[in-house]
Amino acid sequence: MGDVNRGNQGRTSMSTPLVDGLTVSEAAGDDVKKTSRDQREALPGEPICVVCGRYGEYICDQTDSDICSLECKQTLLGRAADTHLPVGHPLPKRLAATDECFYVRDSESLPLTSDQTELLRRKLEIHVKGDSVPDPILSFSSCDLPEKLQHNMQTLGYDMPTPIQMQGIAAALTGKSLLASADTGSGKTASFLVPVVSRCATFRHGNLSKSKKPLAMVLTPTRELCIQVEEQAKLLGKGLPFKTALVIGGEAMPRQLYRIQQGVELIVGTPGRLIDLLAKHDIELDDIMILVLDEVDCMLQKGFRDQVMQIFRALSQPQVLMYSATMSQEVEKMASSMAKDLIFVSIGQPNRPSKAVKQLAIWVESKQKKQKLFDILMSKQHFLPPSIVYVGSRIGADLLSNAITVTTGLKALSIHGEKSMKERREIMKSFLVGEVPLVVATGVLGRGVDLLGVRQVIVFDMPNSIKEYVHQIGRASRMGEDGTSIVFVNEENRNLFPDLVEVLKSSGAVIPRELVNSRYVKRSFPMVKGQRKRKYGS
Ligand SMILES: Nc1ncnc2c1ncn2[C@@H]1O[C@H](COP(=O)(O)OP(=O)(O)OP(=O)(O)O)[C@@H](O)[C@H]1O
Repeated sequence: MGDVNRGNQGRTSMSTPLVDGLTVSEAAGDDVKKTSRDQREALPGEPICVVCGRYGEYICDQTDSDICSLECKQTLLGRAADTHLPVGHPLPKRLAATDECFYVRDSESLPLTSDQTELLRRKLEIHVKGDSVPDPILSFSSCDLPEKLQHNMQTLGYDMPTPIQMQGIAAALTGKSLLASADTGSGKTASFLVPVVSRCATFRHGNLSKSKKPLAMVLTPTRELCIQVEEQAKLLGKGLPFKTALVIGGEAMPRQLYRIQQGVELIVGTPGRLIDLLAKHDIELDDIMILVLDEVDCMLQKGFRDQVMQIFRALSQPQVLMYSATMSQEVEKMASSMAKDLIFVSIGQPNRPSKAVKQLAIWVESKQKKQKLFDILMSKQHFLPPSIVYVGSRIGADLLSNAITVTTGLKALSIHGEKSMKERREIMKSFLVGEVPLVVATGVLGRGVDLLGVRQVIVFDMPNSIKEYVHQIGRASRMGEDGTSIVFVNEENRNLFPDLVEVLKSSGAVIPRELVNSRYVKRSFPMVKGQRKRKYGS
């Protein structure tokens, strides 16, 4: 079955080599559950079979997933073979052809002259700051990555690096710390995971010590994002000495601890649960050489900052890789205090929404918002499923999803932090496989989550900051594919008017008349000759 069998009375490690794909104990029929029906239900806190949900007594060594029986292992491997990808993973995508002129295959690649580097950076809007910033890489094969990692990237359809990967991977592989910003959906995750997998696998290969203490840690603000990052890390690290542990709330801690104790290279987690785990159990972090803060502006904000700093202080001066689509001067300052000799990378203009998302802002009074939403959802022309509707509260998400189903007949589900992790996973699954065309979500799905296939975002309740808005509408486009967003605005959002107008203007979107005329928006329209200056606010 796999390397590890979890007996009822403690766990036994089975390191016996595989015989025709089965371990020796399996081949001997040694008590291994044959079908899902032979397996019992999982007790609270126990691992769950990824195929049928029963007790996940075994770990499948090919996919590193929990499974209950031989039958489910076959199902799991069958699914993976169909797509050459693990279950549930979306099919690989290719870069838009227009980007290709910037990339060269390895055989053609020669070191760039400084003029060429400058030209390339200018064309791709790669901005860098810092000492000895390396040149961007032009292909994944040019930077000495382990062969298996390169193969895994190819399987995922990563033929060529995106601009953030070109510069981010080159910088991270030098071992220096990095603060990087790039559009939503532009490949930031692989930009930090590729160096993480590469450095960890290389370290394990070259290090004969038996110690299997974690080598890298990725912190993100939400459970959904952690799940996704861990999944991607597994795909990139397949076949390499690279195991992962997911440390998030809402899932049993013993299982998370067990994985770490078995020996992992990477821990992916939310700060709260990680601190909880570290406080209760003796986990040695002295080998951690890379700390990643994904969505760094959120991670260094009040609320997360203290927890993140507590974890950071427990580590021994790791390389710190910090990424987000949005930045602020305060974040830059804090990041500089965490790491010496920091490299700054930004692609395009920071804090701007992805150009691939066509924005529409509609002025709607609060009382009319529901009706307006129903009108959109019932219009073939305007409703472009699968869609996400963002609201400001958990209760709002529940009420609105029910109201949508009752009024429009569309199947809509809500997703928010009060739902159990199991429910959240199931809802995400039915959304991603197309069973549910619409999800009403709070901020838990606002940042980082790669919702492939989603082409429409409706911001029903404007979030508290323009940055969150940029992240939310970013779910409508991945890797530059076209998407649309609709935002409802009214006087209640007046504190965001100036920023919203800026963002809409910079994207060439139409600004609603009410917003243009609002006294909360500073006018910067040129005065017509002879026109008297209006008093600001009148
Ligand atoms: N080089 C590449 N070639 C093709 N596809 C890629 C490449 N790099 C990443 N992708 C795919 O692009 C999609 C978006 O990437 P990712 O989720 O990393 O974006 P992001 O920049 O982190 O976005 P966000 O700011 O929303 O978190 C993913 O589906 C990912 O698998």
